[in-house]
This record gives sequence, structure tokens and C-alpha cells, in this order.
Amino acid sequence: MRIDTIRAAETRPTTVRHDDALISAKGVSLVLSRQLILQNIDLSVPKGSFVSLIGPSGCGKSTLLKLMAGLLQPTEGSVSIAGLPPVEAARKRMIGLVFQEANLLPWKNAVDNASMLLSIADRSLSRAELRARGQEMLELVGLGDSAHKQPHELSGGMRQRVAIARALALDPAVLLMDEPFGALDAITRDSMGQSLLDIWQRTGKTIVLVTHSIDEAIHLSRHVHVLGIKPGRITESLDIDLPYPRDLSLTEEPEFVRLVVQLRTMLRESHQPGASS
Ligand SMILES: Nc1ncnc2c1ncn2[C@@H]1O[C@H](COP(=O)(O)OP(=O)(O)OP(=O)(O)O)[C@@H](O)[C@H]1O
Repeated sequence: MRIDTIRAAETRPTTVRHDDALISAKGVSLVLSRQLILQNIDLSVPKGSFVSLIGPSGCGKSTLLKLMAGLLQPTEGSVSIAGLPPVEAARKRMIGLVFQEANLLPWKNAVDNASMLLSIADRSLSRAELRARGQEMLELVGLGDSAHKQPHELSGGMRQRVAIARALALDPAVLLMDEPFGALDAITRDSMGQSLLDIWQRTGKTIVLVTHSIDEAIHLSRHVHVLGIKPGRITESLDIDLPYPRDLSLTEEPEFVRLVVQLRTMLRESHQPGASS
């Protein structure tokens, strides 16, 4: 695919402020296997913010997250984290990743799983130091009492909490989360969302969350970006001006319901291939 084909593509109408951004994507397009996957993404994630990406299946949300993590390189444009290329930011332990599957090591207990990435990143730490850090992180995610449990003794939600603890143990500036609660039942999902909000407010991390849930996106985020399909591009951005701290009772408020309707309408439009914003 020719780059000028990408350039000729539609641009997002809104102005993106990059000056206070911790994560910044400027004019990002990505071609994989000769297909335009992402087109002209302009995105700014302010430091300390909670941002969600939502859009139809296959629109490129995970791919965009991989670009932010430095796991893929854009064909056109640039991505930066605190002014650094993501690969460099990852090397400096500035990026924590959480996926839909917890992927814990089955032969290690919760506390050793929580400190596992840290043990690789910092070989100078003693076993006691790693354990202490793992325990601290387990307490942060509400699993302080489960340190010695093996993964098979933990529920799906508990395993995801360990995965979040494992990412946080590196003390990253940025937490990139790809459908972290997608495999959980609705009630566990609600409680995980609430825990994530608490963790976010206590740690001040910058969080980017990929989700399919409209309610989750509105409940948790300050900003929601809607991606359209074929090619993946940002079609709409919505600020969620609801006050924090937020709890689940918020979901019954008229303003929350209004935002759900607004976001659902945006999402419906984003399902149209090549739909303009
Ligand atoms: N390595 C690759 N080579 C070619 N195409 C790819 C590659 N990785 C992803 N794609 C394509 O990129 C598009 C976006 O995929 P991606 O997984 O980012 O979508 P998504 O929005 O996260 O989907 P879902 O919500 O279903 O998880 C899809 O059409 C996918 O087939």
C-alpha cells in the first residue's frame, strides 16, 4: 500500500492537544500484510488520565495498544511516551501491560507471580525484596491474604488481580490494558472495574483501557475514544465529565444514562466501514 493513499485518507476533525500528553500518537497509520489497519490516528493521553478505546471487533484497538507498547512500529507517523519512543519507554520500565488472560506461571504462588516481571527487570533484588514488593502489590489489588495461593486456587477475577499486581510491581507510569475483564462474569467485572478505579486514584498511573463495554468505558474513564472499522481510525472522542470518586450507583444517574445513549450512537456509526465522523 502506498503511503500517499494513507495520507489522502480522511482526517479527524477535532484538534488534539499534545502539549500535556504522556502518550502521544501523531498521524499514525499502520499497514500489515498489505492492509491498512490503522489510519491517521491522532491521540493524546494526558498524564494521570484514564482513557478507554472502544469500537467494533477488528477495528484495531489491540493493534493501537501494541503500538503504544512498542510491540509494533507505525508505517507512518509516530507514537511517544513521555517524549520517548515506546520501545525506549518499555526499556525504562515505564509501561505495564495487562491482557485478557492473566497468564500466570502455574508453578509459582501469587506473590511470586506478582514479582515475576520485576525479578527479570531488576536482577539485583533479593528474594526477600521481591517478596516484599509482590506482597505490597497484592495488597494494593485486594489480595493481601492470598499471597501463598497457587494460580489454580484463584478465581478468574483473582488471577486478573495478580496480573495487575505483576504489571504494577514495575511501577510503570503507564498501564496499558487490553480487555482485562473481558473473560469475567458481569458482577466480578463490576467489582474489578471499581478496584481498578481505586488503584488508579491511589497510584496516579496513566491508564489506557481497551474495552467492549459501554458502561465500563463511561464508569471508569475521563476520555473515551471511539474507533471505526475498515480502516481503524478514531471517529469520535467523548469527555466523561462525571466527578470522581465514582461508584456503581453512578450508573443509575440520568447523566450516566445520557452518556450511555450518546456513546452507543457513536458506536453504531463506527460500525459502518469507512464512515466519517
Ligand atoms: N499481524 C497481523 N497481520 C495482519 N493483520 C493483522 C495482524 N494483527 C492484526 N491484524 C488485523 O488487524 C485488524 C485489527 O485487529 P485488532 O486485534 O487490533 O482489533 P481489535 O479492535 O482489538 O479487535 P477485538 O475487539 O476483536 O479484539 C484485524 O482485521 C486483524 O485481522
